[in-house]
Amino acid sequence: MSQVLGKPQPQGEDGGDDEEEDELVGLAGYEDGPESSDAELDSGPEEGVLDFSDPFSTEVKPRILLMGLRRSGKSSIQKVVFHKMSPSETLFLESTNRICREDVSNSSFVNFQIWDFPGQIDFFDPTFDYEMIFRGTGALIFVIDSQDDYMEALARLHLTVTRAYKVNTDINFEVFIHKVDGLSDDHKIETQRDIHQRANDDLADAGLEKIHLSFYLTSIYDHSIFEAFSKVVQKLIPQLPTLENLLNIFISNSGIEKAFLFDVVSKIYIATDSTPVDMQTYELCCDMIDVVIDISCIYGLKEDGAGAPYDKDSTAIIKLNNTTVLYLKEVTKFLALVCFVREESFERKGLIDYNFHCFRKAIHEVFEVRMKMVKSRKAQSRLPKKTGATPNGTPRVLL
Ligand SMILES: Nc1nc2c(ncn2[C@@H]2O[C@H](COP(=O)(O)OP(=O)(O)OP(=O)(O)O)[C@@H](O)[C@H]2O)c(=O)[nH]1
Repeated sequence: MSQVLGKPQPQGEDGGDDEEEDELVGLAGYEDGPESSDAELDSGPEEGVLDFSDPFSTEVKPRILLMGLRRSGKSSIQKVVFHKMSPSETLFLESTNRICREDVSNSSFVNFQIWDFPGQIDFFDPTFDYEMIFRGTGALIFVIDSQDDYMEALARLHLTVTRAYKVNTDINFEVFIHKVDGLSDDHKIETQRDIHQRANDDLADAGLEKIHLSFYLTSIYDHSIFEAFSKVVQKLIPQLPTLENLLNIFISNSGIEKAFLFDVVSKIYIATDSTPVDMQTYELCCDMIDVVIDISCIYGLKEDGAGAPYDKDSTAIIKLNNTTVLYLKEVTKFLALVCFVREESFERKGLIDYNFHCFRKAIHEVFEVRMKMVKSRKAQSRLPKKTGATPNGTPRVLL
């Protein structure tokens, strides 16, 4: 195994993205969670800052809501996926008693908010403006504890989904059948079938069969939670077809078996080529990222601790004993490409590197287009509204 590790840039959980300071959402009456990265929720929209009433704000940062009954595992999911908390530490998590909002701005693509709702909150309380929340939501993740009696959770899911759909028909409804580590394989399938059937029957009875629910079997004790989150996030990335296309072109011209574009911090894969994803392959890629970052943190930083574990020189090659090579390369500040290559194809490393160079350039162009779009829309939203009279006194409606 050989590792060539790069130098680092400071990279907090919130990514420290430039865009970060421009994103702010106002929600009166609820406090930010302790780990939340930006301004107080109850501060109103500031000048030049995007807010709920700006339709573009959700495009810049699609909102993901994490909902479910008490103790279903919502906070644990958030901590494990975005804060590198080890699953066993979640046993000591205290119950959430207020809405925690977190901005995840690891990359320009994985750029969204997560709202963790305390289990006991009655969000249909008249003082709770759920319409405002659902209006700007991209995905609603409803977590069901599969080790518990799930009848109450199903009733709550139905209520939540129907209310949310009334406000916003574009929300993706994602159901995490969670804590499946405690179930046998047969029991897992049976539970999924039962929950799927009951949830869809409830919707059909209400005449809402057009609402689509996606189901995932998840656990924080394996990679299933990362895989499920990857799929949820991918649905919110408008550039996904472009990224997939670029990956397909890259692997077919380089003799690569499989390639993933990873968000390094969360280990969410934001795109992959069109060949099927095999869980073991995905797990190996996640492990490779951990190894690279951990070794780089231990041995790659300067003596005074300066630098960061991941930068433009970050690259790693791991040769497995089954004639497969894992190849990791930096694509952007926050994204890495991890490829599975056969040993014989890896002999043409020069070709792979050249194609990678072109691929990387294309990804940067995709970013640039997006950034330009974001900037010009922000600039437009800052222009004073053209109402009232023109300088010569003619009402604008007459022009
Ligand atoms: N076995 C198992 N336990 C889990 C899993 N995810 C979370 N838990 C446990 O479930 C318990 C509740 O987790 P929390 O994350 O606090 O649940 P919550 O939904 O945020 O709860 P509230 O804050 O009360 O709404 C903790 O003891 C976790 O360790 C999982 O995938 N498998």
